[in-house]
Amino acid sequence: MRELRAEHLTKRFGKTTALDDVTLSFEYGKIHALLGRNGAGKTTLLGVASNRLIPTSGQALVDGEPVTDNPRALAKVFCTGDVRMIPPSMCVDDLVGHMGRFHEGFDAKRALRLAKMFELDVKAKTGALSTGYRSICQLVMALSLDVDYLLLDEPVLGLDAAHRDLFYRLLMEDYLERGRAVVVATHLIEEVATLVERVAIIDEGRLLMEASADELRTSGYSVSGRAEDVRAYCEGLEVLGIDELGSLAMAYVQGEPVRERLTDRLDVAPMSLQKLFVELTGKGE
Ligand SMILES: Nc1ncnc2c1ncn2[C@@H]1O[C@H](COP(=O)(O)OP(=O)(O)OP(=O)(O)O)[C@@H](O)[C@H]1O
Repeated sequence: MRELRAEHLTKRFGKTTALDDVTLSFEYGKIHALLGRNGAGKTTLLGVASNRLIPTSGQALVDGEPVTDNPRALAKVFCTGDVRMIPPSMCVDDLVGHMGRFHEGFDAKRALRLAKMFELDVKAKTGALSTGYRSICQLVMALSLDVDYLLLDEPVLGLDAAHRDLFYRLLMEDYLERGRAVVVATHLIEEVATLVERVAIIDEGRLLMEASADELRTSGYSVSGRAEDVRAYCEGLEVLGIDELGSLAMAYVQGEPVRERLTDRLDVAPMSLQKLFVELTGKGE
């Protein structure tokens, strides 16, 4: 199977274990979400997968080949963080030229077209861009590359609602036309929830779960109503968490709703990915 695979990856920075024996695959041809709270290890995982960081142990493989010091495997991968290494005095249009020289198959015309769509000033120095436009600059470059594995680290950091919308639309178009693997590392779960097919959640360097977005959504549900009714309903069930507000409560329960326990005083709804994530990682965003 074509995939970008992390195999027993561990990465330590001094006493900090950023990744702890993570085994995980990003299948070719799918959009993946890599979810995790601040400091969970997302950037580190993408860094090792793109050979920007050397793992303490384990390895990252692209279509079965290790990425470490392997130009052929690495040519198939691009991680947006790589653009951060560009000198700040370089203008956006020089960066377009630079990308063309260093990445085979880079589509400079597309990059300039995307820059225009995002209203990115191509004469601006990359170091002088605002946070949002810095993200846009990275996305413009990434979406103009002809790589099989595109790793987007917090792609919408600082983007306003209209630009986020444009990005998600372009990502979908790219996916439909190109069919590559895209990994979106983010905290904005609900925004990517409808786009992604697979979801991996990491917490404190460990893989908590990996499943299809549909599997995750149907792995639990919420039940709400008067607190005493909700508590009675939940007895003996696998409850991820309960939010109480005054006399009302909403519980997040794993598995299928128990029909016999449901009354017209209780409402059942599908679990949101955001809520599942918050309950699984134990602490709210
Ligand atoms: N170069 C480094 N030196 C020391 N510690 C580091 C380094 N890079 C990452 N870490 C630590 O490794 C852990 C994982 O960091 P990482 O940046 O991978 O998390 P993240 O999930 O991307 O977080 P965020 O969502 O906040 O960007 C954190 O505790 C971080 O402080």
